[in-house]
Amino acid sequence: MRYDLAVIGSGPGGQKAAIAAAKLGKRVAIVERRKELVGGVCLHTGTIPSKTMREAILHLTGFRQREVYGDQYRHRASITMDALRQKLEQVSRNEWEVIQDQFDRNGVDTYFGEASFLSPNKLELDDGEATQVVEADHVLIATGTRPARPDHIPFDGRNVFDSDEFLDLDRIPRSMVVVGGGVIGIEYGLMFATLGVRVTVIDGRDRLLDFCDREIVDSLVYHGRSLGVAFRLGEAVSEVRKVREGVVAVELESGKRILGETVLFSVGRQGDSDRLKLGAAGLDPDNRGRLKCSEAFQTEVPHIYAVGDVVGFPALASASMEQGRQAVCHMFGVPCPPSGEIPYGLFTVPEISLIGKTEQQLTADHAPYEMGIARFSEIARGHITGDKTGMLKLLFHRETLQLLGVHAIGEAATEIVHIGQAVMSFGGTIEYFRDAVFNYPTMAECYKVAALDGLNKLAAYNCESHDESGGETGGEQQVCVPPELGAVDLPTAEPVAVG
Ligand SMILES: Cc1cc2nc3c(=O)[nH]c(=O)nc-3n(C[C@H](O)[C@H](O)[C@H](O)COP(=O)(O)OP(=O)(O)OC[C@H]3O[C@@H](n4cnc5c(N)ncnc54)[C@H](O)[C@@H]3O)c2cc1C
Ligand SMILES: NC(=O)c1ccc[n+]([C@@H]2O[C@H](COP(=O)([O-])OP(=O)(O)OC[C@H]3O[C@@H](n4cnc5c(N)ncnc54)[C@H](O)[C@@H]3O)[C@@H](O)[C@H]2O)c1
Repeated sequence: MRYDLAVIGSGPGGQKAAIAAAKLGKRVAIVERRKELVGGVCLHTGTIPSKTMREAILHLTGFRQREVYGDQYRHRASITMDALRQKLEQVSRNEWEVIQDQFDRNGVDTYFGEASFLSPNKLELDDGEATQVVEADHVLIATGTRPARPDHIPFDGRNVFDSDEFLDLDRIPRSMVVVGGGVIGIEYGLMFATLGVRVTVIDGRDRLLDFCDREIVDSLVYHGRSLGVAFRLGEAVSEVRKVREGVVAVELESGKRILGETVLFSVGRQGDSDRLKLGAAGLDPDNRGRLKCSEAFQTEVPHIYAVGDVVGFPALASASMEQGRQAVCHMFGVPCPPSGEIPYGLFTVPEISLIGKTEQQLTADHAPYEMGIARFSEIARGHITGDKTGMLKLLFHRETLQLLGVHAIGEAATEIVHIGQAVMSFGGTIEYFRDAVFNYPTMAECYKVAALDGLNKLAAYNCESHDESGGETGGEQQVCVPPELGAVDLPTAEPVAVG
């Protein structure tokens, strides 16, 4: 029962940490509350079920091909929660088996029970019937979060739900009020609007998703409205109460009352750390249950590390996995370079994704930037997949042409962002996209179209600047080329392609 590393929590952060340590030849134990919870919030109530449900909704409603095939898809009224959950159970079961198998193959010992600290190196595991003690030289806390549930909200799992309970809805409601327009609220709100549910989103802030590019969020809100979603922003909720069976009233401080059959209350999450008896380990979480740690995920107690949602931002499954691996490298003295910029993928309808700077940030920094845009309406693959409204926007430095930000909305946005991520992480410029040949017809073509658009804007800008500074240009056929691009033959027809 003595290990090199004991991991608490089997979500993405804990899993990857345990496997990484086992690969280094360490003796590793991982603790989860109950066997069926292996995989964590990510597998049972968070990422995987919500994304599987989204896929089921898009498939059953024919959302992607709605303009081409119209009513050939199932009428929305005939779709049931059971139909949506069918795939979810298959996917969860499969993932659960894969994780279990990985632990077994790598010799990671799994324990079940509630873990708490007896001392900085000693954990007590309580499965409700018996307790046992595990000792370890290093401990990694990856206990994640649970939904914030204010006392005055009458959660009942029938009409008023937190985001963990929401998947257990017994039927698709006719109307739904989402309190909290963060990532969870917007993802579920738009999913259910796609099913024809009348959705109202309430948020205390004036703008939604303020870490995203404003133009992309505006476009998302436009899509939401076209699905019938009402947005009530800058509104504080004073009370949520059941009027009668199947009708809930959300009272706003402004005096408005919004009625719905179902309320999803998703105003953030708090660290799942209160049962760990952290005091016995010499640790003290903040008032939202989160642990402070260094860039290497080391807490104030050097042999105890913390990763994943319990350390707060960015609270993503993707980042949690990498944090787990990085923590283990640091713990056992293995060099590990930092992972660089993190992409965000929001599985809204339509999906959005981003990496790097937004226009707002670049403007605040007074950075000289230009943008190039590709609209899916001009991309063959967009028409084939049925998305003519999405777009990809590239932000780049005016002088160095270095790629600074990638923002996408629409089909495959969460996939294509990684092309930009690779170029950005190698310090590349948008000339790469101008010169590269991509498979055709694919969404990757957006990069080339956006890069050419951006470079053309730059050429036009430089032209006008030359004009202002003494009329160096002027003939009808004259085309300005930024010096970085060198001399190239340009077609005279629009759009002007550079290179
Ligand atoms: C609805 C929803 C959708 C999401 N969608 C996405 C997405 O699309 N993409 C994305 O990247 N992220 C998404 N996330 C976030 C993602 O799920 C989390 O970032 C991720 O699960 C965090 O992983 P973790 O390692 O911190 O552990 P978690 O997945 O939070 O798991 C922690 C585990 O620790 C266990 N545990 C806690 N305390 C103890 C204890 N004392 N003893 C034993 N075990 C304990 C818990 O039972 C749990 O199983 C979503 C989250 C939610 C809620
Ligand atoms: N695709 C993804 O990557 C994905 C998907 C879902 C969740 N997640 C993760 O889960 C985390 C939690 O998501 P979340 O949506 O619960 O939290 P959040 O912190 O992202 O959003 C909470 C929202 O609720 C609003 N709010 C807070 N109190 C309010 C009140 N009383 N009335 C009205 N509005 C109020 C806030 O202004 C905020 O917009 C996210 O930070 C994210 O990292 C990621």
